[in-house]
Amino acid sequence: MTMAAEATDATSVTTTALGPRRTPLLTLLPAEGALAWVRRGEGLVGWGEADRLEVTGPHALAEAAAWWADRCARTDAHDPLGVPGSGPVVFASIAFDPAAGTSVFVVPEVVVGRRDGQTWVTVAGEADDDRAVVETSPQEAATSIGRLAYADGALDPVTWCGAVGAAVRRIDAGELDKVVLARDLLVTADRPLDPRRLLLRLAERFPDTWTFAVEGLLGATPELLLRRTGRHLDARVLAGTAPRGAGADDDRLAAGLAGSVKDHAEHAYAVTSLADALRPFVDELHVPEHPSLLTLPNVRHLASDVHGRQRDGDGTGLLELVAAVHPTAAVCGSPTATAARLIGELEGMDRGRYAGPVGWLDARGDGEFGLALRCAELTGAEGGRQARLFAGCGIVSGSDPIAELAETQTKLAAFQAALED
Ligand SMILES: C=C(O[C@H]1C=CC=C(C(=O)O)[C@@H]1O)C(=O)O
Repeated sequence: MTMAAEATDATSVTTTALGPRRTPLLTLLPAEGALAWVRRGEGLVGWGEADRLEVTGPHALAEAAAWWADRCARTDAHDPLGVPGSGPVVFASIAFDPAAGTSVFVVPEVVVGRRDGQTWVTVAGEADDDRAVVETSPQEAATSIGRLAYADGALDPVTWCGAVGAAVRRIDAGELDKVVLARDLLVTADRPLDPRRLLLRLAERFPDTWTFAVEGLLGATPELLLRRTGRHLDARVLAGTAPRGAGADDDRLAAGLAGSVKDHAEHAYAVTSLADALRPFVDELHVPEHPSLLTLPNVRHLASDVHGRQRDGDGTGLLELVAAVHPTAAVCGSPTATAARLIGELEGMDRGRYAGPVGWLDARGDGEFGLALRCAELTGAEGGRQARLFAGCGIVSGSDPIAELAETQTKLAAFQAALED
């Protein structure tokens, strides 16, 4: 099923170089309709809506790819920069299960991009781009949201631990090797949640992650599902987690993760699922022999940076590549279909766009998609005061439900800190 805004005739899109600028991209965003993909001060922010597509069904991503190709063909683009992210751009937040959930694609009226220190603005049609150079006043974005009230999401912690225990038994019975189980947490504030305040705090605290916002789903993900730059493909696969500690305890936890057979097994399923899915499209694929440690303020992960080169003559676009690799065993499990069924049986919630691909795509086919993790959906309920937070964990043989619950709490704390500060 597809719901697109009414098709418009040829539209013009103009990119203008702004040169070196220092204004943090996230401070340019308006309160409504914030779109963002920013890491270490570079990336894209956007606002306004020149076009949108909501799509669901077994061919959702192929339909979205055709829609974007058609829109680009009808666009009269002036793009003297010609770098990834300049010219026409669409932001996307794809459902965890695109066949059943709704994926959203938004073409902003204004995009401000920054790459290698150079800033540009891209404007659709006659849209007003004044905002592109006027940063949000700190007071405007920093308004206190008052007290926060938390409530269980679909499952309370005890029931969720029961689900993890059931998953371990199914794994030990030989039904599958790994499943990722997630939980949600509801939070209601005294005053409406301002996405800019949350994004600025996430970006400040987690500079090594990709801070994103699309259609009310905001977060700071450390996991890059797929980036396409010309024929180069990059991914950062994460699976296997340990909390941070203080002083010597932190070193002990890091050494524990580096030496954990369970976490390495959990990681290997995720890397294999991505590599196997990419292989038909590439003539080179570099997968590190051993994962490294990615250290974030709240957790450490086992991480593998995978690099590939798309085969010459292979015309598969980024959205189709995303459809081919998603869901990896970092968010679903192994084997994929069995794990997806078990998630449906045990998790008791609709993931929506949590753990789905999120990012952007340009008219050349370059783009970046992360996995929507360490995130929350601003539900719009309670007059914009409510958010639904998500966190999940890979479950393999030997996983301990209490330790997994603690891991979700540590992961949830990333967004909670941004809310509470
Ligand atoms: C599913 C999540 O994390 C995944 C990514 C990194 C590490 C993970 C883990 O160790 O379980 C998960 O596979 C989440 O943060 O909600």
